[in-house]
Amino acid sequence: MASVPPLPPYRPRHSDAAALLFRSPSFSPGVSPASATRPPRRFPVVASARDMPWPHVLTVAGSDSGAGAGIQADIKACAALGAYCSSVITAVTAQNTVGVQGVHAVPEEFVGEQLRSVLSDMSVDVVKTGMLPSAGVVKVLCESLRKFPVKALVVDPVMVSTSGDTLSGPSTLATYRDELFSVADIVTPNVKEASKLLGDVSLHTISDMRNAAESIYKLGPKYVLVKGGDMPDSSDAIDVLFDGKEFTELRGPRIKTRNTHGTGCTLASCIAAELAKGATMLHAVQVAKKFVESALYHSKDLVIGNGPQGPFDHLFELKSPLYKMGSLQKFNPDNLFLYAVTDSGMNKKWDRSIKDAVKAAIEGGATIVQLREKDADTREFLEAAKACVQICKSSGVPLLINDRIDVALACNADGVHVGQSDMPAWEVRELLGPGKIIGVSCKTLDQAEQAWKDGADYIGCGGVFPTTTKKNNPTLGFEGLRTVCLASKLPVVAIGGINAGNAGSVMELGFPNLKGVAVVSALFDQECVAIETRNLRSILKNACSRS
Ligand SMILES: Cc1ncc(COP(=O)(O)OP(=O)(O)O)c(N)n1
Ligand SMILES: Cc1ncsc1CCOP(=O)(O)O
Ligand SMILES: [Mg+2]
Repeated sequence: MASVPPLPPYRPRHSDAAALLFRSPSFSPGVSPASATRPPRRFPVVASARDMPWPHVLTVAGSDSGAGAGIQADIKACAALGAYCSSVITAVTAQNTVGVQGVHAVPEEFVGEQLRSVLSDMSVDVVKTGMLPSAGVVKVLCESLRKFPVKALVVDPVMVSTSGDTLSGPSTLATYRDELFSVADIVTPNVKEASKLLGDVSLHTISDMRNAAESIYKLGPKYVLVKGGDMPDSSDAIDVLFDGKEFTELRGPRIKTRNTHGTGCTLASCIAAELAKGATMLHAVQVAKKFVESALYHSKDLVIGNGPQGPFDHLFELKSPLYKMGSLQKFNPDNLFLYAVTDSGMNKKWDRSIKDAVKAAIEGGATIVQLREKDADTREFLEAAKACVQICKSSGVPLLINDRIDVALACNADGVHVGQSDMPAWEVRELLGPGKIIGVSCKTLDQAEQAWKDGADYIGCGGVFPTTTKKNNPTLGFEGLRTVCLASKLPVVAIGGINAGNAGSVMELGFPNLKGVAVVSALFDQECVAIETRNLRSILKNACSRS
């Protein structure tokens, strides 16, 4: 028995779906008049994009109106794993979480036409099959594959739906075995399908699964994966992979959930996606299993439909813990008016938690908060950040994280603030997606121009006055601030040494784009944060009414 090292659970990039949207040329973040005229982001130019290995899976399967399985699951699974997925529809099913109410097969010739359209034009790496409703469709597919060979063929022998409904009749079975298996790289039956393929043999144990894998292997595929997810009496979900010589047992925890509809389609599509990306078969199967396991775990409490078999969330975006609710704060430049920036050293000095510091700043009227916790342990920082996200959301005050994109993603903050030595803003945008706020520190007009091109939402400019809070930070004075404000296409917040004594003079400058002041020590290196914040807010308001 080969031993398989475990993979970590699959975790998608937080905003993959949003990032895809952002890449679309027609999409414009449209958060401010400035962003509406922003030029499209320039991605690195690829010498020969046609030669790039854009991984491409073609799924040949049935449509599931409930979108938990079939074509819909295949496309979602491939998208989640970063492979393009085209689709040839073999049948349209009327289906929901209760079962299959109807099947409308697509005429065989038209299946052939769809295959021709895709295979003759697009560089398909891997074909994955799902519901093939008739022997004729299997034959049409085999003919197409002879004409347009692909790198790999993944056959999920869908015959019965999870609800027990028949999706492919007995006559198809023979054609499957005789024509399709011999050209397949892998066949992925569950125990029920394996049993059907082998003439209704009964399969109860791992040893039965191995025997079944061996028998199906003799029908021609290079690999057989017999999936044990349906096997009762085991706390683990065990699958058996056979390559003709060696058996490999893949073991994962059995996730207790009603939302298992589409696991077979998803697993096979994930294998196809990984093969299209160039993985070995063992690695592809491992990733696929881990993906399904993680998606099931993530979606275990999801409630879609009233029937016994629910779908799951392939993109890990639907169901969110409470602290994630109500995200996507639209950026409003007026939020920069009184920008409170926390400091771990000051919180310690005054024996306050980050949470209490943020609560007090909001109570005093801060309009945006940044957690700038340079010395906090990551875990402690994240826990505090999650608590602050809740506090800020309930007050309608955006919460940004300084420097730490990972923490911002994990706590689903409203955005981040980065400086010239931190991650470039365009990379941050790629990771965070279009809905998050990104601020960039800029001291020069070139930096301000770059921040705009990179897709930032605002600029932090300073130090306006000398400060001891940030070491070795050059003082720009009003002149430096003016240069950046005049050049900037983004709203600007002034920072550095600003306090109750000088904040009014900054606001009275009336520079274009200058929307407010960002303050650390004048709020947090004080005995009462709420009182200092309230006082500063009224100073700023008075200054604005004067200018
Ligand atoms: C609003 C605002 N402006 C500027 C800064 C400074 O950011 P950076 O230059 O990255 O320096 P650090 O804060 O990371 O030390 C800021 N934090 N906030
Ligand atoms: C983070 C930062 N960036 C430029 S100056 C500064 C520190 C501002 O702190 P303070 O308000 O205490 O002067
Ligand atoms: Mg920084």
